[in-house]
Amino acid sequence: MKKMISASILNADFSCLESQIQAAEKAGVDWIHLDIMDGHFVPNISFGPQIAAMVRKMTSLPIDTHLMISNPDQFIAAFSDAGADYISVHVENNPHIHRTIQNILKNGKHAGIVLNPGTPVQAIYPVLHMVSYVLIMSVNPGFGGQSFLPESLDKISELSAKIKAEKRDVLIEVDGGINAETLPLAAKAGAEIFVVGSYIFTNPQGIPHAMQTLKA
Ligand SMILES: O=C(CO)[C@H](O)[C@H](O)COP(=O)(O)O
Ligand SMILES: [Co+2]
Repeated sequence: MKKMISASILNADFSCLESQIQAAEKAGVDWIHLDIMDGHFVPNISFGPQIAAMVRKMTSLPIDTHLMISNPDQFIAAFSDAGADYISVHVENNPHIHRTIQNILKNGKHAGIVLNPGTPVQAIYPVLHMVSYVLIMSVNPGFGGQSFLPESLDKISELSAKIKAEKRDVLIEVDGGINAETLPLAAKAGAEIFVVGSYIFTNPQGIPHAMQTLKA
């Protein structure tokens, strides 16, 4: 399948967000990635459904919403109404992850399950049949601009082998520290969707150059 770039706007310039998103779209990104942080599940606060709804008006690309919040069930309907196409939730803080994924599906959205660097890949196997994608964090969540953790590659390979062995229609997304050097490593391990934030939006050579080097 075609490899895809999901552009995380976390480190974009919010004073001109629309032009940043349009530049990313023009440069060929496939999805827009929204990082939702509550200052509780992760040590940072980002933005909520109101901003997500504004982003929806700025682009026709699919919107990939990564919920890093303590009570995802409380907000799934709001982010669905705000125009998310894909909604992913973490496995770590949720004893009712099966129900939460059902909740995403009931809202008519593609569901994803997310793993932190310290979580074994087996933790998501009981819900693998329910999701369209698995998001493997290659940094500890909460901040953009961190360095890629190479130990995530083994997890990607292991999950990729499991998906192939079971002939499942599940994509592997990787998030954190992806740039022109780390993208090929994650691709070789089996990742198909690459969340890229600061490498695109804070690239000193600009967004088109960043996308050219990622595609190369
Ligand atoms: O989920 C995230 C952080 O928790 C972000 O999606 C991720 O960090 C992307 O930013 P960058 O490419 O700068 O690492
Ligand atoms: Co993210």
